[in-house]
Amino acid sequence: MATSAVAVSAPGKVLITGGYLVLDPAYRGLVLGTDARFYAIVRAAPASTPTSQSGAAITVHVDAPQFTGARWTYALTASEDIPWRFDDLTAQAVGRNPFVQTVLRLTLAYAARQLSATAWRQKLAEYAQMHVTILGDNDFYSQRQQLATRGLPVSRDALASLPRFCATGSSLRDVHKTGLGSSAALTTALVAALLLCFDVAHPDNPDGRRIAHNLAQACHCYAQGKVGSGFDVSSAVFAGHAYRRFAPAILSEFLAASEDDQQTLISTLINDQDRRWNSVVDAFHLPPGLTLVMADVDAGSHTPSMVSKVLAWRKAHPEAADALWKDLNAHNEHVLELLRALYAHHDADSATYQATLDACRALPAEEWSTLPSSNVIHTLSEIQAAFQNVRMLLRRMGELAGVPVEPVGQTRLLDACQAIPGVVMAGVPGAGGDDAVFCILLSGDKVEQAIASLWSTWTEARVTPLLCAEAADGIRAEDWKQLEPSTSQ
Ligand SMILES: Nc1ncnc2c1ncn2[C@@H]1O[C@H](COP(=O)(O)OP(=O)(O)OP(=O)(O)O)[C@@H](O)[C@H]1O
Ligand SMILES: C[C@@](O)(CCOP(=O)(O)O)CC(=O)O
Repeated sequence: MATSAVAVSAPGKVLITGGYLVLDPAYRGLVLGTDARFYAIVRAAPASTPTSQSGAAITVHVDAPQFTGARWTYALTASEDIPWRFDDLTAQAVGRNPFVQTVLRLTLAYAARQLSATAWRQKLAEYAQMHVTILGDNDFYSQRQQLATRGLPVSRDALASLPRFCATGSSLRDVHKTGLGSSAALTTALVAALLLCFDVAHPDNPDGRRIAHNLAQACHCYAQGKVGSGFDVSSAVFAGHAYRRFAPAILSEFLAASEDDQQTLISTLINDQDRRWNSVVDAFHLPPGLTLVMADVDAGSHTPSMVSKVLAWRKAHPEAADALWKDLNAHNEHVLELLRALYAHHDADSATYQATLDACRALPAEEWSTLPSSNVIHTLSEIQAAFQNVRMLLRRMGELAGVPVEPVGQTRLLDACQAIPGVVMAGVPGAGGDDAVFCILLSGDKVEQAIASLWSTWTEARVTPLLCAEAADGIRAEDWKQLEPSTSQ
């Protein structure tokens, strides 16, 4: 029986501007956090329980109950000396989960280094048997099959009727993901939950978040075998922000080291005092009266190959790419600046602000400039124009690099969304392709219904709405008892 438990959750992400550019520290990406979250629950039991595995200082049982064949067992065999043995006892039977395994191996090594020998021995006794449960909100995975199995239509109401943490009926390998960043949210939630149960860092304070961020970035990069921009892990920690990446050099030595040596290097890397973790996080969430809606487009693109093609083109055509990157960045930054200006208009006179949004809600964005002129109208019109330029330049990037960043089918869908009264902008998130679309609209049932109706009648592709909204909460401790009924299956 478990003697204690903790739970930590982390949000999903939507990259609104800065796809590809954010890989370069010269440019920023604008990412929003979602209220779709990943939860990691860690329960502990002392070694004297009957299930204790002989010879192991800590045995960790991990369960992802939404999937078939998603149970892994790990054993840490030497308790105090570094390097330890850390074995995946289920690698043969069920296959590896590189993200979960890396997080356990590195977070335990980090915790051991941070605690005194006595405190670590106490924790080892307390946590000799660890039971980890990983849960992702339904939006992280396509629920199309679940709706079909239950004879339900593809609609928000039907999606909302599904049980929380709905079983996917699939293995993790075969599941259709929606692009909200499952691996980053899972990695971050699990890192933070382990740090919390070992009393090394708390997710609700700034220092705890900094440590969780650094460790989750290191784990995520190692598990995925490459250093991406890191915006997905950063938003799993901090939710929405304008993100400038860290210099990848900080991870070079660590990623090239053997797993044994990584256990020795981990503390210095995570606690780095030289400010080599130099990513910049400038908090952002949508201004009052604006709402994010998203849909999964059931065609699917392979992001890593799109990224490598775009980067290869950039390398082969440095001058043209540089000009395009600079131009696109100027429009990306303009979108951010204008969104921030809406806050200022709201703060200056919230009644006029709301009244203007009400007027705009009745017209397509292209016609807003026909309304009596005001600061708010001007800013809203400029946002839609700046974002049209972002889309145009992303399409150009795609044409030049031979990559469908905004494929023609998506262009038709986005143009149809943009033509709906009250829609401020409509685009492809992140790397683009055929995976998903997002819209930012003037909040209101009528606008949301018009979008839902367009998506449900779109015949060129299967467009499935997601239920998630934008949310400002990054990692946070949860009451594990609230999650308990979902985990007892
Ligand atoms: N519920 C879960 N439990 C355990 N591991 C999970 C879970 N969800 C995802 N993972 C891990 O994350 C991996 C998927 O990571 P990958 O980098 O391929 O996708 P992603 O880019 O995060 O996808 P998306 O952004 O579409 O969510 C899975 O193979 C698995 O190792
Ligand atoms: C293309 C890129 O800039 C964004 C990929 O974003 P997404 O995973 O498609 O949301 C890659 C990255 O930043 O790691």
